[in-house]
Amino acid sequence: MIKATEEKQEEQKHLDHVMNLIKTKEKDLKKSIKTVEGEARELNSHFFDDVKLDYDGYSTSMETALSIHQQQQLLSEREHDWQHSVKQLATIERLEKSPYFARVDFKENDQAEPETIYIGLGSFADENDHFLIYDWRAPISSIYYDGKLGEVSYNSPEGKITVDMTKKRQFMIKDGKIVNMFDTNESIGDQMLLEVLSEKSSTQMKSIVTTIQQEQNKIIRNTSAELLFVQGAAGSGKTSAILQRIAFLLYRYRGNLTSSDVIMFSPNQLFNDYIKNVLPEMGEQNMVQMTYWQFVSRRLPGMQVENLFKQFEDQTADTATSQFKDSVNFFNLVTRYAKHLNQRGVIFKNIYFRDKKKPYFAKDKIQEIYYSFNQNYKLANRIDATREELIKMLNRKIAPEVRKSWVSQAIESLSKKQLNELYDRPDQEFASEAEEEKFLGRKIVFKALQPVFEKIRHNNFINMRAQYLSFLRAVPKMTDLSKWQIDETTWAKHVEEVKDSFRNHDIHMNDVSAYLYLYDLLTGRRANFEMRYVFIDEIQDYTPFQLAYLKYNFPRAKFTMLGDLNQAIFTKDESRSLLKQISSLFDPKKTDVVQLTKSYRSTKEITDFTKQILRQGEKIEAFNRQGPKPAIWGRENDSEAIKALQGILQNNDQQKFTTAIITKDLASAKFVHEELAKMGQKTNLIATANQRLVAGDLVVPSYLAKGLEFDAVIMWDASKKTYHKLDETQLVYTITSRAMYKLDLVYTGEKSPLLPSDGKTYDEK
Ligand SMILES: Nc1ncnc2c1ncn2[C@@H]1O[C@H](COP(=O)(O)OP(=O)(O)OP(=O)(O)O)[C@@H](O)[C@H]1O
Repeated sequence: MIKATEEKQEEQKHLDHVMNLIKTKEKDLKKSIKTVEGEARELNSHFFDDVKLDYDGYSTSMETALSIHQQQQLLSEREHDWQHSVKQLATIERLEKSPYFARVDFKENDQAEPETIYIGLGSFADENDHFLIYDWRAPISSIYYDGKLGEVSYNSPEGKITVDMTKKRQFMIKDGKIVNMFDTNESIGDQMLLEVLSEKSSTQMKSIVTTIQQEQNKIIRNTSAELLFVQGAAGSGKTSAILQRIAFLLYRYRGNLTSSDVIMFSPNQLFNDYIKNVLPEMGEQNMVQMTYWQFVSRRLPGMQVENLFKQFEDQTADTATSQFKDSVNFFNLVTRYAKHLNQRGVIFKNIYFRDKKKPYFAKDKIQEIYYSFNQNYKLANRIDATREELIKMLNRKIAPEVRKSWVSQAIESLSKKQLNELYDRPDQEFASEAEEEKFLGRKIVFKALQPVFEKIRHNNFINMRAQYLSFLRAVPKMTDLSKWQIDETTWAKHVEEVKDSFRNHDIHMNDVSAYLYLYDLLTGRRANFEMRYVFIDEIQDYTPFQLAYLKYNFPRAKFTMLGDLNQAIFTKDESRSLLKQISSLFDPKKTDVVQLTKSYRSTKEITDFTKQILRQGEKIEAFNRQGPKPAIWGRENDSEAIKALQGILQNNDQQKFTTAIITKDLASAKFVHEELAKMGQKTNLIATANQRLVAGDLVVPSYLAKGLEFDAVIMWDASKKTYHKLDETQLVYTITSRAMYKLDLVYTGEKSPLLPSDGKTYDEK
């Protein structure tokens, strides 16, 4: 005990020493930032004094130019210094709150004296460049996360290095004082993790750098895989691992990689809101974030792409057809179909101008041009050449158009102001009236033709909808549909349905990617070669087709995909073949698969309960944190159920828990929200993915609760009536696994057979 106190005092002394240095550094930095700002202001204000401007001539003299250049260079040097200092200050300020969280001692070989390093959120060195704190992402820091005492290895830029780790110590520091410290032999001691996990949540996700687990560390520091696939149980830290991985990559490749080279596809907007603080907390900027829906629909402004709400509420589609259209095989069919378009089959549209009956450019003519180029032309060149030719033809049409009567009529009806706007200069002079009319006529025609130019530039002479339908019609000739249990009549009927929805400007999620892919192939739209890393969270809700399309869009990127096949709420059982299909897209030698089986989100009681929902015996280990057993409340009717709900809510509020009431769909979310309001119980209804996550109790439909977590969850209407189909198992699992500490389930009538039978019951019937 005495030893422990002494050690703590020693550590406190070291901490005081580091804190002092940090404070001094902070002062210095603030001072130097002020000085630089002052100098820049000074430079700016004297800018024109020092620069000898030569007002006599029109052109700037050589001397003036040089002088401006020098001045600018000084300014930009100052700016560089300033930026550097500001960045350093931000790190220092972060370190000041808690300089480090761990210490490791290690020996590089038998003879050497052990070295001691401290690990924190950023690096910090004294003026002799002696590192007092190592960034958690530095190569050596890896041993803290990775191994037990004894021999451990880490990857450094020079290769693998093995050391003998002799001590691993964790600290909890608050306001410059060591609150707690423990020595451990485990990767990251459970004690520390327990302390961290017991802290109350907020509506925002936090970084986990102090307690990253060994398996998670593998995901975070993987730099070799082209595809890193992570399968992990609910709450196993997949999302956390991605975010720390991004921070790691930005550090590891700093100077070469910025946050704009990283894109993350997330399940919905709410989720983006939920995670937005994590990277800034680690001193990094957020990456580009998007939902798949945003990714596709921003390219189709004239169409409504089926959104999450519709997708969830209307799951009537024929499953055989969906399975086929969602597959990589279907993706390959689009590719094959496009190849064949090089010989024939592209469908064109007339282009009109003024006369809505007689085309300005007839589709037959466009087709003739398109196929007039020789066999060596690829689709992309063919369309470029066609566009060029059409623009040329359009330019030739200007002069004859000017002579038409509508133009002279237009000139006559111009007001003085409109006329002035057409002249190049207000006092513009012309040799004759005819000259002036010709000048104005050209201007008017040119302006009127702009929409035609635009149509050509945007490839609007291709009838994309008809083209896609023609592809669908060709499908039975290209593949044997019976292998997919689809007969030709069903397929033909399906094509008609797609046609009808196009007429209403609607496009389904399982058409949109194929539609865009075909468009890309046809028009040679360039893929994004700059993106370096693509992260996809909740992979189980993507179809193989969508993933193939993302791969096509980001050909140079490394992919990290994370998901839990047990939480597939859109693709349901289809997700089981997902992994197989994805792996066909990547080189198996460059694919790494990591499994996370331990769940950190929920108490042992909740994890043990939720894992029984899954029937296929998935490996999920509960983390040993205690809490109340899930409670199931059966009630006679809705009004009794709402009363029970209010009781639970009030109880949760007393314990200061944030509660989410999760319903199956939006209609029941609205119902619960209103009924509670009638009883004076205030909740926030989350109805769309674009809403902000606010503090307080929430009512959320299941499909918007993806990826989120709450202190307490109440599953509304856990009845047989609402959840009985076997393929709804994943949905029930997703809902119940959002709870961190307390889980209640309320139902009327019969309890859903998908739920396990244990849990406290409060049936009152
Ligand atoms: N190593 C860790 N140390 C501390 N907390 C952790 C750790 N790993 C995960 N957690 C916590 O566990 C919770 C669940 O993590 P996260 O949301 O990343 O899991 P997930 O696998 O993405 O879950 P889901 O698939 O259910 O959405 C979060 O509160 C996270 O902070």
